[in-house]
Amino acid sequence: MIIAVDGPAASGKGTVAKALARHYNLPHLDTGLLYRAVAATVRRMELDPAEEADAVAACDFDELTLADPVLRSDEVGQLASIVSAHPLVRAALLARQKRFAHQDGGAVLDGRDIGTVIAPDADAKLFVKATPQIRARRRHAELQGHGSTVSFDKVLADIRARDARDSGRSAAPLVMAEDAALLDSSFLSIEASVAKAIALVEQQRGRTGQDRGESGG
Ligand SMILES: Nc1ncnc2c1ncn2[C@@H]1O[C@H](COP(=O)(O)OP(=O)(O)OP(=O)(O)O)[C@@H](O)[C@H]1O
Ligand SMILES: Nc1ccn([C@@H]2O[C@H](COP(=O)(O)O)[C@@H](O)[C@H]2O)c(=O)n1
Repeated sequence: MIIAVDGPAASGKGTVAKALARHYNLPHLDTGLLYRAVAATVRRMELDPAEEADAVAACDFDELTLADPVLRSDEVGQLASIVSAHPLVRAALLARQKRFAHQDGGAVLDGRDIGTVIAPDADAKLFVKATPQIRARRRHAELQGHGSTVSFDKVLADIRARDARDSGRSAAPLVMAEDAALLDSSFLSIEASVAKAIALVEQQRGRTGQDRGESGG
């Protein structure tokens, strides 16, 4: 079974995706980490994230980069949303994600374009959202927990900037797939969000291709 989980920054999609992977005993890929690895490599090599050729050169990143805690920083998240807008960067990371999604037994992937581009054929698709203020509150608490002194206002401004870039780009913009189920986590605890996600996956996995709007034949 392939489960696609999409949504904006700090909506809780990673939390939900990890819990679904545990529940269904499936491997999980946080696809944002790939774009963050490109961003961190651009920064380390002192390249220009706005230059497509520079960002493409950083797609050949060292696999060890994926485990670097610096990838989790807000600054790298912002840079990731700049490099991810380049069509050639997305193309360079495409096959790896498709392979992961379509491995034997299936997988859970979370990101921005899983249900629309990476696995349009997913058995279940969720779009996780929450208001910008609530997402900023959660992210701010998370960053404080890691010792950051960044202000709430800065976190909120960064989230809004990232939303605008991710939704406004022409290459694979952040958009809810037509056949995805919406999970608004704004007023749900983590436990309630996960329970709701499992219920939505159970509803969807029984659908036939025809129910999902696939033409068949
Ligand atoms: N329903 C919830 N209630 C309260 N806190 C939550 C909820 N869901 C997630 N969180 C917390 O919010 C923060 C962001 O969650 P998470 O990392 O899952 O978001 P994300 O959408 O994957 O973010 P990103 O796009 O930046 O990778 C984490 O600290 C997480 O523990
Ligand atoms: N499928 C994806 C996943 C991520 N991105 C871009 O990477 C940035 C960081 O992602 P996080 O999930 O770790 O926050 C994000 O803002 C997107 O620009 C993407 O384009 N497609």
